[in-house]
Amino acid sequence: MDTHADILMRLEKTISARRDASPQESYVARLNAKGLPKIAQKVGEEATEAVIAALSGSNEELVGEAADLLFHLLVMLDAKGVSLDHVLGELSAREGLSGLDEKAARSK
Ligand SMILES: N=c1c2ncn([C@@H]3O[C@H](COP(=O)(O)OP(=O)(O)OP(=O)(O)O)[C@@H](O)[C@H]3O)c2ncn1[C@@H]1O[C@H](COP(=O)(O)O)[C@@H](O)[C@H]1O
Repeated sequence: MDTHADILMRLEKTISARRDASPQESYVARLNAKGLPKIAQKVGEEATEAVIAALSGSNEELVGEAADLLFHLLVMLDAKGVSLDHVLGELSAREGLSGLDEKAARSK
């Protein structure tokens, strides 16, 4: 059965399929046409808006901003050729590591 978690994988496929669509018809294509710096800028803006919502907005606003952030993050990963599976694999590899272990692993 489809769960909400599956939407990220589906959205990744949609974003990849829309990358080279007509910029008139597709927001994903329009962002890609503007280039990686614009995509990265949008991720930064959406992250800031999510932080502002967390600190001074309602949880409903935070949900909207978090969705914008995840969507734009997926557009940036796609533009760099990094798969969501690769990122999820990194998170999976960290399972069971405590924060302290993670810090020690990174300083090696
Ligand atoms: N999830 C989203 C999604 N979330 C947000 N947005 C768009 O992101 C934009 C963000 O709005 P902003 O005001 O921040 O940005 P803007 O003013 O349009 O752009 P700038 O002036 O900042 O350049 C809006 O145009 C939203 O419509 C999205 N656009 C598309 N998707 C998904 O991507 C799929 C493909 O979309 P298209 O590429 O448009 O076909 C869709 O079916 C959706 O599933």
